[in-house]
Amino acid sequence: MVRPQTAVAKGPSVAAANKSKNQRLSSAERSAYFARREAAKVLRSVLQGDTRRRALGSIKTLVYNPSVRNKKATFALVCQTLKHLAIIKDVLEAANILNSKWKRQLELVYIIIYDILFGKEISLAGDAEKFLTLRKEAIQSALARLLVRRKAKRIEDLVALYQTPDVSKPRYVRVNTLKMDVDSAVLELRKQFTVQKDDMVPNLLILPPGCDLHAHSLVTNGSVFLQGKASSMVAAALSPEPGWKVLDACSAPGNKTVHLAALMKGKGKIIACELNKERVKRLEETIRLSGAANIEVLNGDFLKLDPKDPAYSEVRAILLDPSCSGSGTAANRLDHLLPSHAAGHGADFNGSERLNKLAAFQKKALEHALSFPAVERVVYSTCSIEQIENEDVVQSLLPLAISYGFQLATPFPKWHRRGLRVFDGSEHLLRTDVVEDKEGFFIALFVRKDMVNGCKKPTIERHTKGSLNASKKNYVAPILFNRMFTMMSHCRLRSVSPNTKNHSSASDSLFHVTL
Ligand SMILES: C[S@@+](CC[C@H](N)C(=O)[O-])C[C@H]1O[C@@H](n2cnc3c(N)ncnc32)[C@H](O)[C@@H]1O
Repeated sequence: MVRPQTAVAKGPSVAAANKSKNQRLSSAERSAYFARREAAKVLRSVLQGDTRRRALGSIKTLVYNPSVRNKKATFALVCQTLKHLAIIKDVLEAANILNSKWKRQLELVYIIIYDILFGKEISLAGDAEKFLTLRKEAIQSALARLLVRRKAKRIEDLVALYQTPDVSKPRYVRVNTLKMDVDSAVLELRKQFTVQKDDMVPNLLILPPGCDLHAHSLVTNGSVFLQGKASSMVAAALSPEPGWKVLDACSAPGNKTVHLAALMKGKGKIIACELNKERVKRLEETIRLSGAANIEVLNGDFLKLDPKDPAYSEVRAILLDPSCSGSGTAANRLDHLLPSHAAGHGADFNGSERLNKLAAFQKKALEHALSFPAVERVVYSTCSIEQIENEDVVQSLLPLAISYGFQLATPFPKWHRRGLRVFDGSEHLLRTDVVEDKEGFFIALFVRKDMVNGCKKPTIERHTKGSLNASKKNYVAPILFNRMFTMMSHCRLRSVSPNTKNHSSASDSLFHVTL
């Protein structure tokens, strides 16, 4: 514990040294005091979101909010407190020390008790710290009784009873080619880490698990983005060409938006649509950091954009990454630390009512994306492992998509994990596995080409938005159309096959169209 130095007669240099030591210690105390309060605030949001099964943001998102000053200490405190939360709650109950005042500030109490029992010896700075430190004996003896009751010899054994899954996975870094080329990024990062280039996703680097890069200058100046492999596959699967007009339908916090900008080499235009005003701020921050100058932010509802409006009628590619259950990245977001997970209520979070609502929105959004008149490519992605949000959404929209002249293309043909075999064509879909690949993502790519090897495709009547039933009634037309298209496009098919060396553009190597 930090204690003030007793004043004893000393020479001037010793006194000066002590004075500066006291100042250093008090500034460390001050920063610990604030870190505990920042951590308590984050913990409150996390726990409230968990109780309502409606998270405001992941732990990481909340901690990396610009308002949190001491991010590293706050993140560590929140994660460690969550990891020990069940024990802390049992100890608190047994010690029975809280009055109504402190019961209203439970998150701060949890954080301080974590520090008292498992963390650093804390100073008396702060009312809550003072209150709990004075009751330290009661707290420690409650822990001792808990150890006996749970037949645990050591604290670590007790913690092991609340074991958490292994979430170690490589740290992926996407190089922002608007600011830096890949080889320079590799050279720079190799000064500190082992770095490999990913063999499938361009501009993606693999670093060892656990590398903390949040404060690295390449991250803070936007030269690289901390983006997972599956997430980096989405914009790459869409592969918009430089100069195109592209719409990112549900865009915040903007990782995929700025990836699109890099793929388009800053040429053309990206409209980044986002409904949530608060999240628009994060989106704007990501765009600023990326240095992209061709992104227009639109705070609005994607479903309400009129595809015939001249502002959107020339959009050629749409990235649709709508709100989803997030079940594929729960470990990433540290959801396994949350009480609902520990209590085995994880399934509630993705209860059927919530999933049905999400799937209904996802279908509407995909239907809307497919209705833009000039759109040639639509990528649909989720970070969910649920069939209802993935294959089922694609399957239900496939007749309409085909009637508009779209085909399901195969993004990253070399990737081995494809869609669940629930309909013909699901082998074109891409999945990543939550255990094997450490996060569960889903990608579907719809491609429409009006010109195939110089031949104009036969025009078919376009169905108006919302006429899904009509499209099913006229289903014979798309089938006929597809046969004609297949006959005409076999050359194209060969030219974009993954085995062909002679790709017409870099983007072709990332997906091929199968009819
Ligand atoms: C999964 S997140 C997108 C993540 C983003 N693509 C990225 O990679 O950074 C989905 C976003 O869609 C937004 N959203 C939900 N409904 C929307 C709507 N109707 N129109 C526009 N945005 C919407 C949510 O607020 C959320 O920010």
